[in-house]
Amino acid sequence: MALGSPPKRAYRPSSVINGGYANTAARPQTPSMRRPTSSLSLRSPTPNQARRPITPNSAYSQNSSSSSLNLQGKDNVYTGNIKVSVRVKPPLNSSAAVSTSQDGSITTFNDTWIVDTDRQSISTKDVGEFTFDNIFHGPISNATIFESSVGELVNQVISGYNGTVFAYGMTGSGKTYSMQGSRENPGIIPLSVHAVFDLIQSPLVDPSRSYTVKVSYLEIYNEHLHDLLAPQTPSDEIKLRDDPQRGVRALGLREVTVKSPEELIEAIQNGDSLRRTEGTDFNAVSSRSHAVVQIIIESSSKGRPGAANAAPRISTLYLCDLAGSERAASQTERRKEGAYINKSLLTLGTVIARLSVASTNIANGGGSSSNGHIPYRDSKLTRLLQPALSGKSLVSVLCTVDVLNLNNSVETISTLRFAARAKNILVSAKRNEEASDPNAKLVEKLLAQVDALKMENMQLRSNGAGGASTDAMLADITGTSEITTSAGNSALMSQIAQLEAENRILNERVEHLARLCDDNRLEELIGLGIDDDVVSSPVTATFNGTSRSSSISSMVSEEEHRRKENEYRSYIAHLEKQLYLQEVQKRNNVVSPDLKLPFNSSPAPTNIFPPIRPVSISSASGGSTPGSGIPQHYADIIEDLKEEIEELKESNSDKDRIISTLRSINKRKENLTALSMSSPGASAVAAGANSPSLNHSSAYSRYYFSSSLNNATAAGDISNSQPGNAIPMAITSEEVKAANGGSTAESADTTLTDAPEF
Ligand SMILES: Nc1ncnc2c1ncn2[C@@H]1O[C@H](COP(=O)(O)OP(=O)(O)OP(=O)(O)O)[C@@H](O)[C@H]1O
Repeated sequence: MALGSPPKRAYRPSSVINGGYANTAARPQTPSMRRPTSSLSLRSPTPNQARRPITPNSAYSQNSSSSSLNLQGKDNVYTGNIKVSVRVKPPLNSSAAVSTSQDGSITTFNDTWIVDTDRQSISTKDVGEFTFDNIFHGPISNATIFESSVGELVNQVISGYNGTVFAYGMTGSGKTYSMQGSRENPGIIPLSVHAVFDLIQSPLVDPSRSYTVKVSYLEIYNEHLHDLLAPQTPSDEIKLRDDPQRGVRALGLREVTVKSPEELIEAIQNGDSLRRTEGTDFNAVSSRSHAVVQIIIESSSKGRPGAANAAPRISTLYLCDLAGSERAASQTERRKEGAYINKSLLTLGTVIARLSVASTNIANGGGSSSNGHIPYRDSKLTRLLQPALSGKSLVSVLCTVDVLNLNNSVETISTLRFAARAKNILVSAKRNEEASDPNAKLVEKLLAQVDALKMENMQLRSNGAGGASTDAMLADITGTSEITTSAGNSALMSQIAQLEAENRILNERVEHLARLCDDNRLEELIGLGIDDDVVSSPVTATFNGTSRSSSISSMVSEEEHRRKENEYRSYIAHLEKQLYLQEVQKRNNVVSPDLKLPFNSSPAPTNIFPPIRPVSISSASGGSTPGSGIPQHYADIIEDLKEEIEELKESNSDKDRIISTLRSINKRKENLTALSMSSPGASAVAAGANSPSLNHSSAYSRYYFSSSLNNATAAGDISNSQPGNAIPMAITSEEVKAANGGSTAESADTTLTDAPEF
């Protein structure tokens, strides 16, 4: 049967439950008797199917009818043996040879197999007696079997242990009947589902914990894993991997979170509808795969959702309905399936046998050796059940036998031997604890801090209403308080946000102004290089072709400066001569009747220098400087002249610098002009001088600034520049300062670099 095909499995009406012992009519088991697909096997227990109440956290061994495990030490480790129960299939027809002793404790089947309920054993003359934790036979309900063999295990799964329940037996012996059950006689799976929810919702369970239940459902068919809750998942995407918390985990398997037993059972029913079942020579509806339901219980401490959920405790209940061992079937496909089933069951048997030997050795005080390795990996089934079989899980095995079918004697003995070996296996199951998440403590700490801040905030708010918290708030905002309250935080944060916004606006304005400055400076610098009577220069022409007026363009030309420099020098010389004469007159105590000096050949430039006061002998006759014999009037003139000389000297040195700058710029201008004229593109550039498309802004966009200074070009040496290369135009800070009238402070020299085509 392909995945997704309609389910063929259905369950029996309750009338068959009492077959054999109640002389119920025999029901022939033939392939033609497939049960209708509408009647699925998993049903919730009805109220009258009351189970014995399960006490949360009770010890596994204390409440079970047949104790196998004991809780050891403070580490919460269960030690003991796997719990093994045997269910004998009741006779389904009245002709079956079943006899019961007077007290009802001993039942004999076909005069061969004897079941002793007092001893919990099954025996035959040929192979002897097998004793187990439980032996069930007759019209006994699945609920009774659940209570005796599985209930406490489910209880312990809720308290953190992993648990595994599986049914093992030959085909047609009653595994599915026991595990899935029917509407009227729910099996171990639905009963476990209800027990899980009963327990986690019970007021007796640890009230400090919250629980999340998830389910996954897979089948192993012909040694391939299939997700029965997500059939679209390719088989090869489901991998069995070691998992530190869950032992072996099927990666890629869908896990569905469920909130109620009904949801969980519905999910399993959906999976059942996909499970492979076929009619065989031995069973009308035979399971052709091993099916494993995993109920995952995650529990967390309720106190702190954030912290506790970081590392929940995870325990898993595995409920397995295995395919049955069978003899070779007549159909090829069934034979092939049977071969896979038998092989995996053989591996399971081998694993159990070796574990049994190892456990017996330990029990006898020997080593833990199992005489070799345990072949868990020889089949998917044993690999999946490895954690359970290796003793890390609580395990309950239900072995089903059909002793009335004389053809099955070999399988019955085989099953009982398997069960007996399983019973030998020692268990040392440790309770899972919350995973030690390294962040969990930190999260806990942070949550505590949040709580403290919340409290403080509330206090501040209540104080704030009375006006008493202002100081505390201020202290927080100004950082003087070590304890930052959330109220203080929010005020501080809003203040910071406001400052940041203001800062952003200011930065934007600064950037904008800087751009404008750069723009202007660029224009000025370009103007410096090419202005004054070079309007037709090709370089200038690339900038909209119009003559620009720069600060420098209004300055006097170099020639004019030279002339003025000479004027200043001669004027200074004149003033110095006057001083000299005054000194002579003072020494001779002679006052010239006319102080019009013979050296006054170059009159002072009236537009630049302060007007010289006319000196006349007559106006200077009023007094003299005390002690010097010089009339006061002359002494004043001398002082004025001295000051004037100092001013002129200073002014002259400034003018020297300006002249030097202008010389340097002129030199570069000449070089640049010469280079432009020799460049192949010069004529084209010159031709585009008046192009309206070459406006200033587009030209500006072709420049970028570099803070590095090319010393060679700073000195005006561009002789190495090649046509087609970028031409650096370096302007020193001194030049910039001079160009700006000596007022601009420039901290770094700036290099302008043009795009390569320039
Ligand atoms: N304890 C029981 N009481 C009444 N009927 C039973 C009991 N056990 C099994 N049967 C019946 O026997 C038949 C086979 O049972 P079931 O399908 O459970 O066998 P199985 O072990 O699951 O077989 P397979 O391995 O082929 O799937 C069913 O019709 C079922 O109703």
